[in-house]
Amino acid sequence: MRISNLGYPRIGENRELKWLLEAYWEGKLEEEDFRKRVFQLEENHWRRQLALGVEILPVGDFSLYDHVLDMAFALGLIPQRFEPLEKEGSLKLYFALARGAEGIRACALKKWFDTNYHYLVPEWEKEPRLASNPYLEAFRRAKQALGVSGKPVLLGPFTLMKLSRGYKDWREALESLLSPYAALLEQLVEAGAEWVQIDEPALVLDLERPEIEAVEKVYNYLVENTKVRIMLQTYFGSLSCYPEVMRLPVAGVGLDLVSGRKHNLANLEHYGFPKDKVLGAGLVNGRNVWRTDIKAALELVKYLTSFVSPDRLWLQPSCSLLHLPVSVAGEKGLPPELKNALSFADERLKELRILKEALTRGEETVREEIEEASRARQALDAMPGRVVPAVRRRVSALGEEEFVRSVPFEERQQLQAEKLNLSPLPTTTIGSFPQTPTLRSIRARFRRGEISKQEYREFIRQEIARWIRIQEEIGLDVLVHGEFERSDMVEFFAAKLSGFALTANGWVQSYGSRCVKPPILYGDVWRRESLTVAETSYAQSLTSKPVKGILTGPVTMIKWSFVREDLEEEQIAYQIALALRDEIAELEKEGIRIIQVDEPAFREALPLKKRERPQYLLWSAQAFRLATAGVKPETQIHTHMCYADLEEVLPALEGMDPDVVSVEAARGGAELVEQLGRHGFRRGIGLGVFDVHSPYLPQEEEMERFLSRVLEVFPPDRLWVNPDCGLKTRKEEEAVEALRRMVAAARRLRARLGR
Ligand SMILES: Nc1nc2c(c(=O)[nH]1)N[C@@H](CNc1ccc(C(=O)N[C@@H](CCC(=O)N[C@@H](CCC(=O)N[C@@H](CCC(=O)O)C(=O)O)C(=O)O)C(=O)O)cc1)CN2
Ligand code: MET
Ligand SMILES: [Zn+2]
Repeated sequence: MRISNLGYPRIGENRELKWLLEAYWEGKLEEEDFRKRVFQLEENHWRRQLALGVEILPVGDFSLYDHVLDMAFALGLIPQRFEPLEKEGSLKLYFALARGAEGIRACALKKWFDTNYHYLVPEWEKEPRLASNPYLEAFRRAKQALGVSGKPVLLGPFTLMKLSRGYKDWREALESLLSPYAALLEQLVEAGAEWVQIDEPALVLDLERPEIEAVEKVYNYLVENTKVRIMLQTYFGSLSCYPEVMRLPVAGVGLDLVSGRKHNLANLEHYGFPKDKVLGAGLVNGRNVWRTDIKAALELVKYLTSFVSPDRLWLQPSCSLLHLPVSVAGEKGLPPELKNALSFADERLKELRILKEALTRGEETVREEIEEASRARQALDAMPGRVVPAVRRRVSALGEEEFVRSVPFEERQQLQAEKLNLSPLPTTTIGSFPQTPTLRSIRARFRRGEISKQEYREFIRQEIARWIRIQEEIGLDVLVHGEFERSDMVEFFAAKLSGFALTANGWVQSYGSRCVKPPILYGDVWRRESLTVAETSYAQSLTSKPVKGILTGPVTMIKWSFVREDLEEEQIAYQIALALRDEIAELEKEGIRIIQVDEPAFREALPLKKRERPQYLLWSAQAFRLATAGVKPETQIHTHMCYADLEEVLPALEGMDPDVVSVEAARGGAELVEQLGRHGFRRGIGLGVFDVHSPYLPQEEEMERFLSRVLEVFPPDRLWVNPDCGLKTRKEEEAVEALRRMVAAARRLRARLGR
């Protein structure tokens, strides 16, 4: 029985990788120095894992930006438009794919399965070939620094193909990967790698017969043509082609026994487990933070040993630990019962060690640890705020009428048009404006108690006032207050709502150097004070243009937090929706005429398995309506979702019954426009005309061209003009200039339309 890890958080306990990346991008760190320091970080992570008892050490899971980009880059999948950068060295080229470069659009960012992590979408313009082997380099670094023979971790060909775009025929694409992958693996074997972990999370999706056959072909080929021992690793759900995968000649199969527990175990019982393979048993949760029920996990492992002999069993996390913060140890401000009930990456590895000790040396050797874990879980259940009877009563008393607006969309549209009197192609933004270093440092000083609440508030008010003037001067039609008071759109609301706790340092990588600090939703949620009224109505008092109120929706609050497991998500969503409903009523009373409820996580929260989707789509749309349906017909409800690939959720979007929807379109929106047209989407729509995640400015003409194409599908009175997403990560000059160009593009189009 051995302890194996699938991947470790790369960002660093104190976000060391973030600081190194940003220093390098700003030219404050030379390439050589940068490389030296990031490899030091990687080495620290290895040492930590070994110290925590990891016996099979992942190498090559560390990445300078993204692990999907790493594989695409290794295979030379570099789009033509980056050619001018090829002479600038591989590091510059690598980051250009991720972030764009002067006049060159970056690769698209997309959500990694159903997580809040973004990967870069590989674009197939060239034939894949083995261009470099970062896994080999990592293997050698680990060998040299620690004398350890690590287990290289790489993204599998099937998943890579599924996540890519730009090939004509998926079968041919997959086939073209065979020989470069074999070459890559062969180099690892030659260097002495005993095992290679090949990640194929796409094997938990619903697969078609030809896809399964293609997977069989791939692994038969790779095993026949290399001497490599493959741990075929799946996660994020149950394997959808269990018997076929078990027949593959790979040396091991890794199963997620947390999120895919029920079906994976049913398959195990039905088909058994092959005698010639190692079972990688994903026992501790890599996606959520609640301490493992060690007793239950022990029972599970004992049960597994009736299918697999203990020497063929690896104890593992359910997926890479990338999605967890590094350690609970540094958290000082949490209620003790809560802190004690948590387990981040390091604590997960400790849990695996306890399991192994109990199984190999007898439970008595770790009796105290096992009891401790049970007590902690019980204390959490007894925590104040875990169950709030008034909240439960309000949810169970809900009637149908609370879920429907008083007047249907077509009639509302008329009323709103009269009341708001906006020009065609109205211009607006998604909510946040740049969070300047000054703002961040003032917030940090406020948090440390160095400046008073009043001073902090005063600064926020000045920012709001300054940006109301900027927006008016630019000529935007619907203004926003700018969200300066929010460190993050989820964390901010979590801080004000009962039922959530915040960590001090629980950072998780979102993309590249950008991180989020997911709140912990441990109790019943309710609103004890207004959330956004002060800032929104202050902004409205400064202008005669409508100011749009901005809130975060129930699905997003849930998806971007670490959520309790003792209550159904549907119930949690209704609790949050009721809090928002009260807030929206108050905003309306204060004269706010447009309210946007952001649901950027709506698409990623869609279950990976089709059979689970209808139920999700039903309750999530219902929660949105519960939050928003109480308003007057003339109050306009917007929602925002910033990720393309919305086709699956388009019908549900109608079910949410919003008046206007804004969605991402800038990094590849043509398909979306076509889909929306095909579905006969009839609400107001704002298609993001520029990419807020790239540091490069779009041209006015480009935006205008894009909009004219959209106008072939949508009439001008339903089309809004806005960026892809919030502008908080941009520099102020960039944001202002981009918005000027956007407004100019809208005006030129209006002129062309004669309006
Ligand atoms: N939760 C969530 N998920 C999301 C998104 C989102 O907005 N929120 N958007 C998408 C992803 N996009 C993202 C866009 C930007 C950032 C982002 O900018 N993150 C910031 C952190 C934001 C934050 O909480 N900032 C804190 C400050 C945290 C901090 O580093 N403070 C310094 C001090 C700063 C100083 O003294 O100047 C420190 O403590 O050391 C604040 O504003 O208060 C970062 O990585 O840099 C993250 C995700 C999808 N998922
Ligand atoms: C990730 S969606 C962001 C929406 C939010 N209102 C903002 O503008 O930042
Ligand atoms: Zn967004």
